[in-house]
Amino acid sequence: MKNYKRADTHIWAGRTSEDQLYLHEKVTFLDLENDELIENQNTAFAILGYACDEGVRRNSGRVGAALAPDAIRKMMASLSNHLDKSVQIVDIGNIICNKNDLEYTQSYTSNKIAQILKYKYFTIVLGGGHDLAYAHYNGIKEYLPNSSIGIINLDAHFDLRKIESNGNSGTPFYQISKENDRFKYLCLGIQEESNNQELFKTAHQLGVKYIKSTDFNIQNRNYIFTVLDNFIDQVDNVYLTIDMDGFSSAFAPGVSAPSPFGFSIDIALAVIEQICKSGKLVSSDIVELNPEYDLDNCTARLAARLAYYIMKFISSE
Ligand SMILES: N=CN[C@@H](CCC(=O)O)C(=O)O
Ligand SMILES: [Mn+2]
Ligand SMILES: [Mn+2]
Repeated sequence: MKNYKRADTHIWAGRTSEDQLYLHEKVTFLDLENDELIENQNTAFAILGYACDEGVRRNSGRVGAALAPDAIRKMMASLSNHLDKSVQIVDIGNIICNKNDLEYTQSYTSNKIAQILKYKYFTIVLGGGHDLAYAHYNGIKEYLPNSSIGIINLDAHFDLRKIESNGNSGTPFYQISKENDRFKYLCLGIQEESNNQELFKTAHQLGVKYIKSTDFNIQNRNYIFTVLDNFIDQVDNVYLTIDMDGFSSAFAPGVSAPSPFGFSIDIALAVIEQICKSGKLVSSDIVELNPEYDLDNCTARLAARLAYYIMKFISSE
């Protein structure tokens, strides 16, 4: 069975216009296994789905995140398009996890991400569980073997659980730390009550920088930007990963582990803009949306808008 499914063009539907007024009218399609990728001259975004919740299942979470990539695309389709005419958006389809083989799915994902980055696309990967981060980081590393890659994670959780027999959605950054001498990790929105004392100890031992959700708000903008800018200054490139469960469950109920005390959209968007405008961001993802628990698609709508604003901020950098 294949690990790849080309994009479903019918998902990208909505009002039509003569002048690409809506995002779905701007999207083109590429089959990662049959079509040739062409190196881009202008800004181009590749949308890749990671339709996998095996890591969530292994981490005793509520499965359903495998349905998220298409749920996010559906909500992106009807958004108004204010991107420059020269900007391209290519939907590259979904990666699928067969027979619970998370390890193979992750290595396949890393290869595909490296391939996409080599053709100068800015990749936005739609998860899937946060086990995507292990694959995504390795894909960036394959593309940029000699660069120091800083990871910025907007999340309620460190995801630094120690790996026992195999990885899951709670272990990706621990796995990365074990396999890389230079581990640079900034975690924004950490919730004390959702990370046990051992996880805080691991974070300290690994030199992880973090801001707790109680401090991650717009009133603290100056402090947050100082931490963020210092972190970005110390690395060559940035990988941004956004876990939807970091948002307050008032904004993002559709996740495996909801966060009543999560952060708000205003600070998340301000931080995302700052990261995009740093000129160091190479690739990004949005993970852990679970459409099974969503309410009127509000978490999917939020994820879709985050993807839109990443494209907007990067292309107007
Ligand atoms: N992806 C990470 N997940 C969290 C799950 C927390 C929970 O289920 O309450 C973690 O492992 O810490
Ligand atoms: Mn996470
Ligand atoms: Mn999380």
